[in-house]
Amino acid sequence: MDNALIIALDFANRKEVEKFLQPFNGKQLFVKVGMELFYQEGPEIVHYLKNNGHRIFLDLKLHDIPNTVKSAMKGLARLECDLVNVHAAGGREMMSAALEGLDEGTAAGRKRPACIAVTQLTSTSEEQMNKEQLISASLEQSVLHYASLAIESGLDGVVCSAWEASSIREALGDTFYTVTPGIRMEEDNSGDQKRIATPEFARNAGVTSIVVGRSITRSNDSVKSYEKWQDAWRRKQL
Ligand SMILES: O=C(O)c1cc(=O)[nH]c(=O)n1[C@@H]1O[C@H](COP(=O)(O)O)[C@@H](O)[C@H]1O
Repeated sequence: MDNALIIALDFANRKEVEKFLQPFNGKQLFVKVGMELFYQEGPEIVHYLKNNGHRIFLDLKLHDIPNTVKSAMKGLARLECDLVNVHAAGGREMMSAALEGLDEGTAAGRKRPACIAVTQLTSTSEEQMNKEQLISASLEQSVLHYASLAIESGLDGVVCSAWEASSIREALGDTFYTVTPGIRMEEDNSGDQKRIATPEFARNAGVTSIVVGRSITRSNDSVKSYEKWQDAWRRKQL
């Protein structure tokens, strides 16, 4: 988990995933399977990626009543992914229920997947949050509040932007994961992301892992691009 560069496999189907992975020649990666891919391919895509030795963040962002989330997590635990997530906005009871489900679904002798909570999406700006969610706190306060709820519920970490990661570490310690999407090189297009940061900024902020999607998956030479990103992210760890 620590210091991983997680590639977001935001593809429409398995064929596109295979095409993307083929030039990596069997290299073992940490990949993220999100809604787009999972809703088309289902659990089979997870089995396929696991059989090829990849570590998996199953990003389905569960957000429902506690009982439903618990039962869903019980089933997801059987897929034996490394990392899963929920929305912190679902509340403390829902987050605890998620963990109960994961514990129940994890086979004896196996480690349960780590579970993290999405705080404020990296596509949300403070202004949007104030106006649309009617949260009058600052964005950083809202993220910190959700992170505190997540740690109190027993979760392993949060999804946040790199901008909030150092305050979270300061308040909640360095063993609590901060997984940060919205990572871009200076020259990259921000697209729909609002709270973006460079890999260097993320590293200096003490982020646990970064999630990178389009900058790698949409590049003409994905392997070269992945290596460039690994260099930028890893160099900062020396
Ligand atoms: O949970 C996530 O992974 C997530 C949370 C968040 O706040 N923002 C966010 O962008 N993500 C995911 O991270 C990936 C970012 O992709 P790119 O913007 O293409 O690098 C996407 O797969 C998003 O679904």
